[in-house]
Amino acid sequence: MRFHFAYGSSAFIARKMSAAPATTPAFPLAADWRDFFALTKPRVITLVIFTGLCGLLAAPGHIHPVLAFTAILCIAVGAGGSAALNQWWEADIDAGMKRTRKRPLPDGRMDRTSARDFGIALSAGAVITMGLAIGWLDAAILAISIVYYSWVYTIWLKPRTPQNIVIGGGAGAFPPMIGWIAVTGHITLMPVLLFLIIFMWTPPHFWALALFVQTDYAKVGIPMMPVVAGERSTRRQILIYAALLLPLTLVPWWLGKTGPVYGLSALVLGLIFLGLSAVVGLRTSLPEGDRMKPEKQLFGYSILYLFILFAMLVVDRFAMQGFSALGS
Ligand code: HEM
Ligand SMILES: CC(C)=CCC/C(C)=C/CC/C(C)=C/COP(=O)(O)OP(=O)(O)O
Repeated sequence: MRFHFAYGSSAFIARKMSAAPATTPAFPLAADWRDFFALTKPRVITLVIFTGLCGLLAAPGHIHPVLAFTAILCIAVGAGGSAALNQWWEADIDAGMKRTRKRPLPDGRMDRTSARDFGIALSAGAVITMGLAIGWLDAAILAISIVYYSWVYTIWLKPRTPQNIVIGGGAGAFPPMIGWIAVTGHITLMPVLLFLIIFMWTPPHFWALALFVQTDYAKVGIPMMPVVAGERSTRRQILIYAALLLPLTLVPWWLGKTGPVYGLSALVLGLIFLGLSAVVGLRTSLPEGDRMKPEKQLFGYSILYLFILFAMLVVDRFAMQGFSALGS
């Protein structure tokens, strides 16, 4: 089903592509390094980088520390570049939302061309360096994730369908796979499972947030799930994805790819995630003046959850190595 929103229209896209976009201020202030840094969405990409690092550290095999550092740097720079391209494209949308209107473009601190060029330079630099230093398979996956976030999600899906973040969630799910392949050189089941875990985690992560900032999305015509399908349906879907996430995170343990340190952590972390999602998912009527506390808690916990889950993957690997060293 296709949703007809102003941002999905060809007129909107044509205006975006024009040389003088509506949001370019007449006399843009000179942007300093802090504005360029802000374009990379540093807070959000911390977790992207961390999951990439954990994928690299949990993979079987050895990688020279300099190459490991290079691979993670490429993930960071590529993610930052794609975030800059996202903001280049969405300057007018960001201008319309309280949460985003102080970003460098909508605030008039930077012109759009600089943001676009910065995004392209970072993205291209990251992919080429990855290819030369680590391998072209990893470079190709990095390029796919950059295009996925800055084009498939931002330009194509986000303005068109409430499934935008379900399908688009793939963009942020690649880094652990990239980290893993930097060590092993090829795709196996485990990096695919890590991809699927983040893929399944994204809807509850984002819809929890969308529930408490949904008025903003409605204002700028972005068809986020609560805006299109309503709160009730969004809440149910959060619960469904959280319920699917729990067994999925246990698959690496069931298959013997990880040990009990990861498995039991995934179980406990997942049960808490499911519990918080159930509170959000089963709420039907909201009391007057409700401040959406459970939704905010779920969003905050979703971030902590992924941090700890991936950290446990690494701890587990070193614990398993320790046990086998003791046994030999
Ligand atoms: C399509 C997928 C995703 C969407 C639409 C989404 C959306 C968002 C939004 C709108 C915020 C609020 C950020 C802000 O106010 O600037 C946020 C926060 C955050 N997201 Fe996501 N996200 C997605 C995927 C991911 C992924 C894959 C990760 C990491 C693996 C991630 C990590 C984070 C973190 C760490 C924050 C908190 C940032 C802070 O502390 O301000 N997100 N996300
Ligand atoms: C390795 C690599 C290239 C990874 C890139 C993927 C990446 C940066 C994923 C994070 C996804 C993200 C920040 C979504 C924000 O949604 P939004 O852009 O809709 O949020 P907004 O409303 O705050 O702009």
